[in-house]
Amino acid sequence: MSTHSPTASTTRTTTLESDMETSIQTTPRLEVNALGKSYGSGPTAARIIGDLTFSVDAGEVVCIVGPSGVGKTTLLKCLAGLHPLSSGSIEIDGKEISGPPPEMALVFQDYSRSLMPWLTVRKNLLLPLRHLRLPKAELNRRIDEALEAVGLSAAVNKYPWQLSGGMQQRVAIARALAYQPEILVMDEPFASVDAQTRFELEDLCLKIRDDFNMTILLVTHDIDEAVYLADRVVAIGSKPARVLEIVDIDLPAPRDQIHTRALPEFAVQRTNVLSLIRKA
Ligand SMILES: Nc1ncnc2c1ncn2[C@@H]1O[C@H](COP(=O)(O)OP(=O)(O)OP(=O)(O)O)[C@@H](O)[C@H]1O
Repeated sequence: MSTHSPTASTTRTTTLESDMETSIQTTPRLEVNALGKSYGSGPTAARIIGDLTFSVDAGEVVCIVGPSGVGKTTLLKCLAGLHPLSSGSIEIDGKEISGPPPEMALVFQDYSRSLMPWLTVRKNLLLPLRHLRLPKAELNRRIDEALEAVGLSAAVNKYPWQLSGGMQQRVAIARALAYQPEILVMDEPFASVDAQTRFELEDLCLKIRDDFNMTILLVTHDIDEAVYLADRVVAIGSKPARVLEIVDIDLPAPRDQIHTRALPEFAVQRTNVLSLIRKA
């Protein structure tokens, strides 16, 4: 048995460490608390989201998976402050949001509708930055840096229609990055591109997380994509939407399209998430 009695200073250190651990554990970057959402009101109201509770820690990638029509896009619109909640709350760093959070940027699936075809890539990136009223040099620096991060510096003066689908989705991602968000929310961002481009964009997503310590919440239909990208997968069931299970994905980093997907643990996690969704 140890005869060591802790001194005041070691006790304080222990207390501080435990305070820090508690604070790390209790203050997620993004927190969804008992969120409920109905469309319409009165007897004809449709309850889409019943009760969703989950959180995303700083620098984490969390993927939301669930059957078609379960309410994933509705959830993201609530997160983006575009829809009022019917019940519950959304917090960023412990503070409840009441409108579009300035720390957040969104990337949607359909790049062809989100990019302006009559504007060059530079002007597409400039558009959402205008209201920030930054000096021109700072705007240009942000745009150049964002395009470099997605490997599209050479396309700065091209129009979206001169680029492939994958390149256009990179522009949409660069536009979000130029805004310098702390939280990136993506709604099936890679659903409209071919398989090879999809792998490249998935790896770009992980690179962005690592390079910018970004917190990422991503909705996908693709269970393999969710398991490949995520630190945690939130599986959602329907009518109304509820969390079925939050699955920790303990696959080794860095992830790699060939080796990670060949790991036996990958297959186990994939089967686990798939069976949750199939039962929903
Ligand atoms: N503005 C709206 N008014 C009324 N009902 C809506 C509205 N937006 C969505 N819905 C309904 O809410 C339900 C969930 O839609 P939502 O788009 O959120 O699902 P989803 O999980 O993103 O679907 P998918 O995976 O097919 O994209 C659907 O039944 C849809 O018809």
